[in-house]
Amino acid sequence: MNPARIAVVGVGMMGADHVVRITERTAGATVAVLSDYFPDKAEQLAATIGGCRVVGDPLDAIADPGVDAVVLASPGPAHEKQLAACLDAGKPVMCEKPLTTDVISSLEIVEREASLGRKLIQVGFMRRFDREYEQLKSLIGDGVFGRPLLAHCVHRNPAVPPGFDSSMIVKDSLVHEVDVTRFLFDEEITTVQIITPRSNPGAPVGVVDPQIAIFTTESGRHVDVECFVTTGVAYEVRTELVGELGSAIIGLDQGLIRKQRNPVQAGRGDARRVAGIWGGDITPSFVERFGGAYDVEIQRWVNAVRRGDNVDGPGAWDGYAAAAVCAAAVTALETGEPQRVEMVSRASIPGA
Ligand SMILES: NC(=O)c1ccc[n+]([C@@H]2O[C@H](COP(=O)([O-])OP(=O)(O)OC[C@H]3O[C@@H](n4cnc5c(N)ncnc54)[C@H](O)[C@@H]3O)[C@@H](O)[C@H]2O)c1
Ligand SMILES: O[C@H]1[C@H](O)[C@@H](O)[C@H](O)[C@@H](O)[C@H]1O
Repeated sequence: MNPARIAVVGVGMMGADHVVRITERTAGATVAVLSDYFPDKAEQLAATIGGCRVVGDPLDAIADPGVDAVVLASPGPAHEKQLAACLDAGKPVMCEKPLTTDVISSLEIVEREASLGRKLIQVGFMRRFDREYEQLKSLIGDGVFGRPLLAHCVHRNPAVPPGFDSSMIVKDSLVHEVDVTRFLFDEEITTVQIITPRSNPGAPVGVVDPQIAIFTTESGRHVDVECFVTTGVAYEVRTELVGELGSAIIGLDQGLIRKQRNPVQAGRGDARRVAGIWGGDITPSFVERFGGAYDVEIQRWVNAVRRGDNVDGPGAWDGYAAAAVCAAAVTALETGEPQRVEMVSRASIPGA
C-alpha cells in the first residue's frame, strides 16, 4: 500500500510538530505539501525535512492532486473555509480543535459532511488517544466503579500566548474538558456555569483567570473543572472520576491511581489505594504531556486514510457539540448565570 500523501496547512507550533511526527514517527505517511499564510515559514520547514513542496494558497494545497489527506493546523478562524475545501475535494482531514469558531458554522460543516455520506473529518481532541484517559474510559466500560457519578478536573497552563482573553480560556482550554466529559460519559452536556474566583494578579489585565466551570450532563452527572492558564508553574491536567463503588485519578505522573472498596472487607466502608504515591514530575507543556497521544491520534488517522475508511476518531459532531457547550459557557462567563446548551438533535441530521 502506498504511503498517504499529507498536506499540512499552517506550520506554526502545532503544524510543525505534526510535520516532525509524520516524518519521523508515523508509519505509512509522507508529508507531500506544506502551506502557511506566511510561505517563508513553510519554505524554511520544507528545507529541513526535504521531499515536500510548498504551495502558497492553502486552498490550492488542499485541492492538489498529489495530496491524499490534510492536517489542518491553521488558527481556528481559518478552519471553516479550509474544512469546506477538504469536503469539496473529498479528502480526509485531521483538523486541530476547534472545528470552527462558532456554533452555526460548526453545524453547517456537520450537515455538509453528512450529505456526503462519508466521515472525512477528525477533530484534534487528542486526549481521547491518551493512555490514561483510555484507561479511565475502560474502567467505566468494565463497570469496576459501578455507574460513574461525577468528575473533578484540573487544567493548568503555566502561561498563554499574548492576546489570549477570558473567552479563549473557555474556547481554547476548557474545550478539552468539554470533550473529555462527552467521551467518558457518552452523553451530551446540558447546562454550564462558570464561577470566577478572585483573579490571579499574574494574569494579563482584564483576563479572568482562574475560572471554575460546572457541567451537568443529560443523565444528571456533574463535572467541575478548574481552568487556570497563568499559573507560572507547569502544565497540569488531572481528571478524577468518581463512581458508585470507587474512584480513579489520572494526571499525577503516577499512572492511573485507583481507590475502591476492599473486596475482602467490602461492606465495612473500608477503602484502599490500589497503587501509587504522591509526588513526581510535572510536564512543562502539552507537547510533553500529550506527545504520545498526538502520535497515536495521527497514526490511527493515517491508518484509516490508507484503508479508505471513515475516520474513526472524534468527528465533526463532536466539534459541533463542543462549540455549542463553549458558546453557552462564554455566555455563562459574561452573565454569571448558568446556561442551557442549545443543540440540534443528532438524529435530525441523518449521517451525522
Ligand atoms: N490539540 C492541542 O493540544 C493543541 C495545542 C495547540 C494548538 N492547537 C490548535 O492548533 C491550531 C494551531 O495552533 P498553533 O498553536 O500551532 O498556532 P500558531 O500561531 O503557532 O500557528 C498557526 C500557523 O498558521 C498560519 N496561518 C495563519 N492563518 C492561516 C491561514 N489562513 N491558512 C494557513 N495558515 C495560516 C500562521 O502563519 C502560523 O504559522 C489551532 O487551531 C489551535 O487551537 C491544538
Ligand atoms: O491550545 C492549547 C491546547 O489546546 C492545550 O491542549 C490546552 O491545554 C491549552 O490550554 C490550550 O491553550
